Amino acid sequence: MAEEGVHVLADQATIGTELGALVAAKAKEAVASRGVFTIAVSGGSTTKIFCQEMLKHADVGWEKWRVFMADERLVPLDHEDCNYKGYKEGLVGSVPLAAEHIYPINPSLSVEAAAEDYTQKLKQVFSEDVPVFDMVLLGMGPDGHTASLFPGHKLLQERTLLVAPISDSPKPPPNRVTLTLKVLNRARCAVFVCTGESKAANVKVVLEGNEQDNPLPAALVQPLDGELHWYLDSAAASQLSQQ
Ligand SMILES: O=C1O[C@H](COP(=O)(O)O)[C@@H](O)[C@H](O)[C@H]1O
Repeated sequence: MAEEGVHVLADQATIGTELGALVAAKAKEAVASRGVFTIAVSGGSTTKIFCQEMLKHADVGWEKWRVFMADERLVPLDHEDCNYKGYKEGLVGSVPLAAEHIYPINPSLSVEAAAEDYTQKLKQVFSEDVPVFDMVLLGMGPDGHTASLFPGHKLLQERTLLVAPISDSPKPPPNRVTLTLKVLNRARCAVFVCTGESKAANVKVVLEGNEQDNPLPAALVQPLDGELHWYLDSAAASQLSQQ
């Protein structure tokens, strides 16, 4: 299994292979020691890389997986922008992961009520006051956002909520729910997957900027007692001083 840190790989296919090996190892370890593997997953480019790769892994205890969305857009569950849809269609029926073990938000609620409802869904699965995910799988937008935590947004200061509503997302759609940093930073393992030249400038800011003053949401994901991995392709890593 890869040591924590920054992994610069040639391309998306190689990232898929390495990511799949890490996820498989963490899932087997979690199922063996705690009987369940809990993962929060992201939308955007991460979905396809993850789903395509995980189809190759049969023996990862799929029946014991519990899959939550790290963030979700408040759109119908069959909408192209729905993160849940990507995982349901990408995995269910192809691996032995039950549809009811992927947890969608309820898009028929207001964004505030959907966040509260999703908090209750977390509480049905986790016994801790603050859920400890075995893994949070994250992407980073070109602006440095991760999940639905955006640069300069007040949610970066949220200290109480586990799941927060956002109704002014600068990236459409505006209404979303997101796990907060309080949850992301309790994970046993946080994994970023970042590809493409458009991310290169902020990859450098996050990974080589001043830790104390770093304003970007992705830089604020620093698990208190867990591993942090960054998987980058050569384009996303192209502005790093050391590759
Ligand atoms: O809006 C979102 O964007 C981020 C980054 O997406 P990417 O396509 O640039 O990888 C994603 O991680 C997040 O889950 C999603 O809701």
